[in-house]
Amino acid sequence: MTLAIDVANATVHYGSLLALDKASIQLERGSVCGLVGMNGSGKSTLFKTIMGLVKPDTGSVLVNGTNPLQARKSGAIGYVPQNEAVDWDFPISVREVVMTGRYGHMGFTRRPRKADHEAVEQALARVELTEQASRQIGQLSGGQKKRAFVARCIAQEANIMLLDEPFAGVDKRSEATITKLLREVADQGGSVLISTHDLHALPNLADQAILLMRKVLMQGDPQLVLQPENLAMAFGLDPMNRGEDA
Ligand SMILES: Nc1ncnc2c1ncn2[C@@H]1O[C@H](COP(=O)(O)OP(=O)(O)OP(=O)(O)O)[C@@H](O)[C@H]1O
Repeated sequence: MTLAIDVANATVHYGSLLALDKASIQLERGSVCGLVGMNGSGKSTLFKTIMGLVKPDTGSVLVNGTNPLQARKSGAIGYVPQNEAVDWDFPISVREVVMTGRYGHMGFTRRPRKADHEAVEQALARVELTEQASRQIGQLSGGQKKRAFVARCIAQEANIMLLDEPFAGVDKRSEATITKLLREVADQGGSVLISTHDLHALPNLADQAILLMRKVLMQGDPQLVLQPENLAMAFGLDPMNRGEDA
């Protein structure tokens, strides 16, 4: 069966800075994969490469068996950005944010039809944001904001979801709602790649984990990948113990 994501030996430079070094990852359909690495290890660059926003100098990237730009234009890739990448002052409601996920379904007019409105309301309900739907996006809490962007992916009917730090600054309820939804997406055949510093959450959430430090150091079962000696290799310390040591 075609892989959801197949990155082979991708190298990316920003000027003279090496951000990805012959990185290879494979993501199967129906699975959740956690992407773990320290700040600056290339996680966002890997996402951008998969979305076709950054073109690798060498290597190849296939998404649903096709090139990333085509996959993104077809609406197959849903993206939940890092907080820093969003203009929270933009005058747009939560419902309108979720509706942007329907653009690919609307054709040139971008005029929502009944099916689009229904998809948006269903997605809002699944992330428990129906009551917040008319509020300006920036007025939501951190966890609610993340849930709004997850709802956008659901409304989009993306079969690949990329989430950049979805648990950063998020309350427990939002984390649980998002985790449950991602599992459902995978159980229905979707594929989820999620970068996170929340290593404790990963074994319950992910089928696979990837350790990234410009290179892919390891990809495999989260229990195995998150062994202290492997984390020490990626972080230079064991981040599982960071809180206890502090
Ligand atoms: N547009 C850019 N121009 C120049 N350098 C960049 C650019 N984007 C990222 N970098 C650099 O590339 C490296 C990888 O950055 P990237 O954002 O992919 O890391 P990351 O793992 O997502 O980090 P974080 O966890 O802090 O978000 C870093 O050294 C970063 O400074």
